[in-house]
Amino acid sequence: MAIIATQHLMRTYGKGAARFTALHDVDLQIEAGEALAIVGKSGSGKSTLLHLLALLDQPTAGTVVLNGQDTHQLKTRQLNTLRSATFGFVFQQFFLNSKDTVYDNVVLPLKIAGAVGKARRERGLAALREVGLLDKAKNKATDLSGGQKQRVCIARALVNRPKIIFADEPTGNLDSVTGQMIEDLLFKLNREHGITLIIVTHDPDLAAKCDRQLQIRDGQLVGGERDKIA
Ligand SMILES: Nc1ncnc2c1ncn2[C@@H]1O[C@H](COP(=O)(O)OP(=O)(O)OP(=O)(O)O)[C@@H](O)[C@H]1O
Repeated sequence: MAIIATQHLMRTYGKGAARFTALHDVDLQIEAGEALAIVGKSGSGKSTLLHLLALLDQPTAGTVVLNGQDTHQLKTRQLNTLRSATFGFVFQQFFLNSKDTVYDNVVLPLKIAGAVGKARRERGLAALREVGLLDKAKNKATDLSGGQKQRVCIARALVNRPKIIFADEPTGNLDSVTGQMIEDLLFKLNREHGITLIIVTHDPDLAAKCDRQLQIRDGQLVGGERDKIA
């Protein structure tokens, strides 16, 4: 069974004459454990699709089915719970609280989910160990290199043991060597923990490393889906 499927997914922005359809009637299926790249030109609808798949935004029409559950009917609070239990997020802009320590940034999703005490501490430290940053736990998040900041974001994405990591241009702010490290880390999590990766990227090399590429043009999927080994 697909971990995510969409049915007739559509998103418009604006009203009246300014109404613009950013995504038309998208049907897709993503298998558990897949590494999927979403590619396409600027403005083609990649981020719109990612936000809908990640339940961060509501479609104008159509639905996202997550693990067989139609999310269309869910209330905001149910969506929030489902999102925090199932997804991790890694964005180009990091979104770290610069005044807080690395550790506090990483355990934030656990605090929100209500985990306390020893469980929170153990999982936070395990996530930091996974990304090789245990020794930076007490540093301020601002006192890190770009690659280290992105590793903190990956640790924060991991801390709730997600089934899916959504990554929006995860290497966009990094030099190529550092970007490579971040890619390796994401693919390691995919391989070793079976975490499904859904990555929006402009980088053809990163896209080619995924199992599959979904190409979007003007809000529509192009030519179905290209397999890596075709
Ligand atoms: N909040 C919004 N209001 C109006 N139009 C929007 C809004 N968000 C996105 N759009 C439009 O929808 C289209 C798709 O935008 P989207 O951000 O999904 O593209 P993208 O492929 O992710 O682009 P990029 O690669 O530049 O990030 C664009 O034409 C954009 O201008």
